[in-house]
Amino acid sequence: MAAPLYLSGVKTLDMSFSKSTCCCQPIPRQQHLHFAVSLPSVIGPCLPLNGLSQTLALRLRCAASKVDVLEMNDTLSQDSDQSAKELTCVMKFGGSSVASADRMREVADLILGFPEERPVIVLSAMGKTTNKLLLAGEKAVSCGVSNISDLEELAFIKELHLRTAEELGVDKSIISKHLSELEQLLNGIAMMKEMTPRTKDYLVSFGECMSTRIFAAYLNEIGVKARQYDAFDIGFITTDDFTNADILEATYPAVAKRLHGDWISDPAIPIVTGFLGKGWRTCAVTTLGRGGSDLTATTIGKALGLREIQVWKDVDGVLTCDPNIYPRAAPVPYLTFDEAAELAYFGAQVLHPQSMRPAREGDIPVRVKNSYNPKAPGTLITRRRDMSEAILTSIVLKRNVTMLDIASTRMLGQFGFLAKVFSTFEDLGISVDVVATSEVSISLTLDPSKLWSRELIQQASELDHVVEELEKIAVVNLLQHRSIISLIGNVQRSSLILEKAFHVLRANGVNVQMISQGASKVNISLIVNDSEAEQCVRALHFAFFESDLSSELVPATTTTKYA
Ligand SMILES: Nc1ncnc2c1ncn2[C@@H]1O[C@H](COP(=O)(O)OP(=O)(O)O)[C@@H](O)[C@H]1O
Ligand SMILES: N[C@@H](CC(=O)OP(=O)(O)O)C(=O)O
Repeated sequence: MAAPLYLSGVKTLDMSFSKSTCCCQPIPRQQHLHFAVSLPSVIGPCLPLNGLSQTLALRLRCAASKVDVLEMNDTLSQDSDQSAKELTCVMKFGGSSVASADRMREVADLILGFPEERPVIVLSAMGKTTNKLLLAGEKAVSCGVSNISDLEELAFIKELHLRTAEELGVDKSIISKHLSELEQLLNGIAMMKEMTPRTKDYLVSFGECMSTRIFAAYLNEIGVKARQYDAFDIGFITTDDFTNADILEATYPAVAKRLHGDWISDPAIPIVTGFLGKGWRTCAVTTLGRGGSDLTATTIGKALGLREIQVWKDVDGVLTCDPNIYPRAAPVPYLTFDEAAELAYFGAQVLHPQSMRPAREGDIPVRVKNSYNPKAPGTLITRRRDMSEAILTSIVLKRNVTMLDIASTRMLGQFGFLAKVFSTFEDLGISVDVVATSEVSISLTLDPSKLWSRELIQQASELDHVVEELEKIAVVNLLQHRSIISLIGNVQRSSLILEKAFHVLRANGVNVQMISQGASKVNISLIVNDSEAEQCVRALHFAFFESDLSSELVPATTTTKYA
């Protein structure tokens, strides 16, 4: 019989069954869930209805379209067994948070400092391991097989992981297989003299595979039961776009089934590799783009319907601008999913560009916290927030952007010009970031992340090709080395924001080459030359966050970081 379910993620539900109505009703404490399921579909033919008392209590595990009976009693004891204690949140720790044995110890203490939580842990590779792996791969392409064992990056990675295991008192053998496979893979790259995007993803996966194994072993060593998972083995199913794969819908039920199933049958803190997936056609290891562990965390949050997603970094939350550009950047206490998504998409390294999507879909709050300073309140990202006082929230910079000015060669009043321009981009598979139009001309910027994922030579010929195609209908001016400055905030106050911004820019002698205020209502984008961009961000930050109204240039300064 059909069992209509209106659930996200996996839930354990207590239900009561009345024999007379033959219909399940949620027990009051679960009433917030809309749940309708016909009894026979739950308990199936295995249980004769006749033998039941008037009111039956069931503890059910409900995931996607599947319902299992976990416990069946006339009266269920509240929270009597471990299965009733759901996983509560996901905690993601980035590379800087788990860069050494000491850091891993601190992260373990931090997790254990929340005894009320039953978290899923997502880890990135230790410190700069991903960069080192990529560098080792690039060197392997040209250094020759006989020189692989001398690669300094390989030596560094081996030493870091073995030392960390030793310092934490865990058996080094948990990573020895990975270390020897890594060396074999580098030998293979040296032999082939090439590193394809597929090989690149397999290569970097060693980072997360090793950090999670060491950390899980350490937790077990100190008596905290933990279980390591490779994301590509537990249902993270992605497109086959190596180095920048997208997560497919099938991931949610698969991941929920595996993590929840294991938790119910044998509770142990899940320690999951961030950043990794499995291509649905190739079945090969894929990665979700740099910084992709944030997306792993929000995907797990949505899959399991968790209460909160925490991403632990080396800064006190999302800041008013990149602290590497301006060290006086301050934490932003509250953001909406829309603001955070826009901020991430337009270049704030602190969050992966796609990571807000699952959180928004599952309506699960995301908290950005500092593992070096856990007492700092961090940033809370939710669907809505009080915008009555909000003007500007954060300033984001995306560098090295390509801009195109395209003017139609036809007369005014010609229709179809914009359609032709955009169909050219569609045909070439290039996405556009920021657009401003008039009837006969259009200015736009190209999404650099899509171009960066291609080789440099390929990028150049692709740009030539774009220009060639567009020149069939327009006069085209290709402008490189531009930056997008995104003003994220309350666009209901756009006149105020623009007045202030242009006052500052004019005082700094900067000419804005394009401006766009999109439908998102949280972002105004300004295009300037790369060479002027950082100075603009500092001046804008000073004007919006540190003074009433100042157009003074602020001096360039260096960065203060916790790591
Ligand atoms: N607006 C911003 N707010 C906070 N951090 C930012 C911002 N823009 C850039 N960053 C940089 O992002 C870094 C944190 O992101 P990331 O390195 O990906 O963290 P992790 O590796 O811990 O997940 C910070 O150290 C900071 O230098
Ligand atoms: N290790 C990967 C994935 C990741 O998310 O890392 P981090 O959380 O340290 O940004 C990277 O460096 O891109």
